[in-house]
Amino acid sequence: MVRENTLTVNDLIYPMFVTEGKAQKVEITSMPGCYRYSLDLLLKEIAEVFELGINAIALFPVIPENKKDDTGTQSYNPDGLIQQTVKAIKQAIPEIVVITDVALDPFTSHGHDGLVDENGTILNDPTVEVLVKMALSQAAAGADFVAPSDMMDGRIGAIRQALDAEGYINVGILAYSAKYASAYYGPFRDALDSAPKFGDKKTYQMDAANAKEALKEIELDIAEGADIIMVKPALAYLDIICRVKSATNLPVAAYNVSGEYAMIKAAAQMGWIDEKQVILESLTSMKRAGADLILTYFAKEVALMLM
Ligand SMILES: NCC(=O)CCC(=O)O
Ligand SMILES: [Mg+2]
Repeated sequence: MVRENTLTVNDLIYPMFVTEGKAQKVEITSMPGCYRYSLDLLLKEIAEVFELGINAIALFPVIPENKKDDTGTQSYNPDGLIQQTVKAIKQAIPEIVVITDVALDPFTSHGHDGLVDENGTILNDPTVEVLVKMALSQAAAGADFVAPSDMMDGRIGAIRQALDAEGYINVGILAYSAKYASAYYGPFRDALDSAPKFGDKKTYQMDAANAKEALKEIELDIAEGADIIMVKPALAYLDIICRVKSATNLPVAAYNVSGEYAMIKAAAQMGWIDEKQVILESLTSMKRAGADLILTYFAKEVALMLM
């Protein structure tokens, strides 16, 4: 009766991986229980999770090496993997909210989220131009929300303007506003084979030591037209979620990232923790910190637990 926060299935967004081909369901080694699905099997899985009450999914594409290039041209191919996948999902289950990732790292041969010059410097503004094309192609395919995860400056405003100009006035923007340069993304990069080939992402993602900078980043994204703002990762950044929540009236999302997932799975496999209780405690802590929405690879398991 006096409990202050309750985790429900409505809070959950399920990140899912799509790969080319047919009849593919390949488990990700460092993320046991998560799979790369080909479209046919992905549609079945989505039907199942929708039935369990999960209302939203976030899609990530696994792009074969031979389709990657220096500038990520496949990212805005109108018939690309993500675009085809979104079309098929919206046709099969129009009610499910489809969120697409806007960033170049799955598509670039170097694994960075942006275009890179000969010295290895990330080129912010030319990258934003590509991100705009990518977001428009996803909106054209039927995405409900585009989710720029690249951390380039000015991309939220540029994408909002382009979406409105092309008539996609009802497509929302979930902004990865405070995204830290985190070692907790390791297993995700295994899932997509997208680890950067040189350097790191510290010139565009945030320093783990900074908190005020997160508030500055969300302020900019809100001013540029974000509809939902995100803090990522979640568990090591609960203080940031809390500060961000008190600084805005927009919905706040937290990304319970792959490394957070893998740590719980590994300890549970060793028999060292009570998996179910640790999952529920972790996700509840994110709600307590102020998250309205949680992107989590545990979404399906949690939906089953909460039934
Ligand atoms: N742009 C999406 C991610 O970087 C996900 C990271 C993770 O789950 O580790
Ligand atoms: Mg920013």
